[in-house]
Amino acid sequence: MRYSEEELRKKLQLYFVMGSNNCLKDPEIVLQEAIEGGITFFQFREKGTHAKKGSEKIKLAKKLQAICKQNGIPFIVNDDLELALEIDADGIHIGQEDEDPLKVRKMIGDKLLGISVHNLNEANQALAQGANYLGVGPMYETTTKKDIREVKGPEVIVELRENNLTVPIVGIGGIQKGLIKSVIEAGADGVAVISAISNSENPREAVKDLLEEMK
Ligand SMILES: Cc1ncsc1CCOP(=O)(O)O
Ligand SMILES: C=C1C=NC(C)=NC1=N
Ligand SMILES: [Mg+2]
Repeated sequence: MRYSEEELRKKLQLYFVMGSNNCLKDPEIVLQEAIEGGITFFQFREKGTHAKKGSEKIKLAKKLQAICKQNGIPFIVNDDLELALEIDADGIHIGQEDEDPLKVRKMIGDKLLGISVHNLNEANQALAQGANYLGVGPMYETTTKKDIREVKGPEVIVELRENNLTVPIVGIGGIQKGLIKSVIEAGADGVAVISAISNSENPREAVKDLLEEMK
């Protein structure tokens, strides 16, 4: 793996997840400003209404990947295994209904593999399948993802830690200013955020505000 578990745990502190359709303005500008604000990890998640496809999607992925590379920020691709391999991304993030993780692992070698989980059973399964980190959620109500599972809150993370799962974990779903501490205190290593940053008029300030809560 490209990062030790401890390096990965630190890197996952403020995980920006975004696609062009989550942004108020040019996604390259949004990413640049979010990096200036201090995000530590990035996922390209081009999905849902008005998401780019084909060569448009590849072109945007390469531009955002270059910005991450210039700033030493890990670049992860959501779902799209072919894209992740084609542009040599640092890793891939998949959900419960996506490709079989064992098959994905065979294809990606030592790249990072993140898996979305909703409960202890899915978490244990994801670990058995070689996940390097878990995205646990949804933590709170959100409209960013259309097909979210039941909102269970940070208690799920408490349960994973109580069951001695030490794997790096980010909480995701409806995380805004004021909600960060509840996720970190539940035992997450970081938070994954879409709209609180991408929908902001000032992504840099939005990121700084979120980081402020993690001190
Ligand atoms: C991708 C994903 N997975 C669970 S909730 C969610 C959407 C998170 O978006 P936001 O941070 O805007 O609530
Ligand atoms: C659904 C998701 C859960 N967690 C993370 C980190 N990314 C996702 N796309
Ligand atoms: Mg998915």
